[in-house]
Amino acid sequence: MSDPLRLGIAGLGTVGVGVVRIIRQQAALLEARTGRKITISAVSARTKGRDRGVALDSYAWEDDPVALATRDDVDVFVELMGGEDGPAKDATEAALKAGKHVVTANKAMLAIHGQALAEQAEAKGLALRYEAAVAGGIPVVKTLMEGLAGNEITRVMGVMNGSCNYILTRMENSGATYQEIFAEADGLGYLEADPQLDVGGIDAAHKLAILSAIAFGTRVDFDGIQLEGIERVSIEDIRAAADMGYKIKLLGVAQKTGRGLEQRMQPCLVPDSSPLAQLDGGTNMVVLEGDAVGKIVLRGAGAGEGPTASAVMADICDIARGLRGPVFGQPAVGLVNSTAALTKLPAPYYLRLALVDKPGALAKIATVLGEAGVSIDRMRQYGHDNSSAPVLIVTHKTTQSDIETALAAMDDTGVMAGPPVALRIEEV
Ligand SMILES: NC(=O)C1=CN([C@@H]2O[C@H](COP(=O)(O)OP(=O)(O)OC[C@H]3O[C@@H](n4cnc5c(N)ncnc54)[C@H](OP(=O)(O)O)[C@@H]3O)[C@@H](O)[C@H]2O)C=CC1
Ligand SMILES: N[C@@H](CCO)C(=O)O
Repeated sequence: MSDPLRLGIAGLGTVGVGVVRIIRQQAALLEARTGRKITISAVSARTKGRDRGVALDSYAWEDDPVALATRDDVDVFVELMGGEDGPAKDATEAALKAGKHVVTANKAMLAIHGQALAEQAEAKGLALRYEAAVAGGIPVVKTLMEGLAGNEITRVMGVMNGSCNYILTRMENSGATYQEIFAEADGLGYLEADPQLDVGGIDAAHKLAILSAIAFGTRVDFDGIQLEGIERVSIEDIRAAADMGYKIKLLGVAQKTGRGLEQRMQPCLVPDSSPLAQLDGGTNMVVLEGDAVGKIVLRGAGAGEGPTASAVMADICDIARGLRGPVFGQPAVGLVNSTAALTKLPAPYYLRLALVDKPGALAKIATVLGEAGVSIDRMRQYGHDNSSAPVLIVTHKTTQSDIETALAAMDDTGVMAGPPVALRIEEV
């Protein structure tokens, strides 16, 4: 039997406590599966005395995560504090410098500093693992890096922020406004301490940036993601989209276009019949497309104590078994900068317009669309009892720039009774 694998865990919140619980409750199973005991030497959090519902007396305590990360009796530093910089980054760098493997759930840190940390880890032959950082309990990093290693990946797509999916599906089911459901989600503790990370799409974009690096062999490029959150999704759009056969999701897409890498995180319409449309509440879904395998759909809990700790444990078990491997699936020094696609692949668009109710108004809009090269697929005008006529249009595939040209020209027609809404329709 090999020596025990000794952990130092920094962060004893939702995920940290979950990891401690699994290690205590499943000690025999973990030992049987990895051939080693997995033990905790020391832990760290901000407040030492807090009752965390789990016994911590048998572990040494460190106030300073950096001191924890560099202890002689720690083989693996488990970073579960969070935050792009600060103690998480300082302690991770210190751990790698001291020759410790690192397991983290911190997507913000990896999306911004992943390349430098990967180079630091690989230069010393150390593991830096992060299964929990993307889509919580769903083993998507492992699937992409190992299970699909023989494929050229053509597209990565997914709903990767449970809080946003909760808000959008609650709006759909209740008919309540964004503001009302945002307040409800906040009250239930579903949102990050800084809710903008969720509703601004930033958290989901961190996850997409990581998957994109693995899928396309590029350096993590968070800044290259076209990013839009869910704040402007209105209940009117959710209702109108449903009427046209779609659901609205905060969808991340990374794909090769032939002229660069397209990466975007934005509210999109997906057809009612697609697996993504069936996703309710806080669940996550990732769709991976490979040239040999075709399409793989992974679905599961993207957050929460058990699911996230499950993913952290998968990484710890791999390290216990002696598995290392490059951080993003190929040596970090060989990863290239991605070339951002200047134009996105064409797609159908959903337009919701409020028109002044007078003769020729619709004809003017049809002309503007035609002149911009945008072809109408379907159109619906609703009955109305005031002077503004609600019109929905689904276009044939078109480019974003043609849609933007058409929207700009609509302003000059004199028939718009309010600002137009345009959302991309993603074919899944
Ligand atoms: N919660 C989830 O479902 C998921 C979380 N993640 C990621 O996992 C990580 C942890 O998240 P989560 O458990 O929810 O976070 P929590 O806020 O629940 O816990 C954070 C922990 O870190 C400790 N901490 C914060 N700052 C310091 C510091 N300076 N020194 C020592 N300890 C510190 C806190 O101490 P104290 O308790 O004393 O305040 C707390 O125990 C994050 O990177 C998050 O993005 C990823 C996927 C899902
Ligand atoms: N705020 C995140 C937590 C998990 O990363 C979410 O809602 O998905």
